Amino acid sequence: MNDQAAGEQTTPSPIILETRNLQKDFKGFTAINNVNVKVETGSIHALIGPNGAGKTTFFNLLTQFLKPSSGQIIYDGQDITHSRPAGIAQRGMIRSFQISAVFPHLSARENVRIALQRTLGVSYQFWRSMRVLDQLNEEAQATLELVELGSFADTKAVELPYGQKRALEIATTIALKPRLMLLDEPTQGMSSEDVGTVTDLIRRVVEGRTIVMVEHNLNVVSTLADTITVLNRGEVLAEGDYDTVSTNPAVMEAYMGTTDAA
Ligand SMILES: Nc1ncnc2c1ncn2[C@@H]1O[C@H](COP(=O)(O)OP(=O)(O)OP(=O)(O)O)[C@@H](O)[C@H]1O
Repeated sequence: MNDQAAGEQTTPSPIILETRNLQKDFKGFTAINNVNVKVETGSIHALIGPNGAGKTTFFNLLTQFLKPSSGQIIYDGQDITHSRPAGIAQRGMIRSFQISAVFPHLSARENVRIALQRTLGVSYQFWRSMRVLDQLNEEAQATLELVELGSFADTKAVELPYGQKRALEIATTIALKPRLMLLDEPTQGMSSEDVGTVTDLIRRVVEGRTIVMVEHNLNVVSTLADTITVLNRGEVLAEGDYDTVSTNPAVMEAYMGTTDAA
């Protein structure tokens, strides 16, 4: 298959990411067992499951943080199982930064600008042109507005409230021009008000992108996800939209130890 750089495609494949018989063993313990998942282009696809189900392990396999014991990961029609993480990021598959990766003492605008610069990969000399810097500032401002941080552009990241730090994290991810965004528990540790804000902004930024997210909050999953894969003991227990999986007796059993309707 041809090497198609991000953005050069005219007809995107209906499946942007696929795992084939993916497996991860830790010293004889199988944390991910023969998992086959297909992520549709343009969808929000959530991974859920009870504690220890294998969500983090699966996510770390997708983002090349862990090497699979066997199986394949196909992104945009290409086998990326053994690709370098940097190469995959260049092709538009981007894991959201952890909060700690945002530069705390730089402003929201500067943080987004640094991410924008990374996608351009040109020399420092180039940045000394004021016109280019102005353009970057404009794009940084537009990105901040997309996540409702427009009025916080000059605020240092460290001074932003928790929910807005996560919004900044999403802004810096968007600045890297992802086709596929991987979000690891985007609402973790948030107040219910912040959960609502971040849920809204994820919905807003999905346009033109695909999102794969691990999320514990079932309310978030029910309002955002087009497709949900339920993992349990390293295997796919169920898959489908929220109504389908939430009424699946095996899912109820795994979550609540009961098959009574919730
Ligand atoms: N590095 C490792 N070495 C050995 N076992 C591991 C390792 N990482 C994960 N596991 C085991 O794999 C299983 C799946 O763990 P994982 O963290 O992926 O689950 P999870 O669904 O993300 O759980 P949680 O919701 O509690 O974060 C667990 O039984 C865990 O103990």
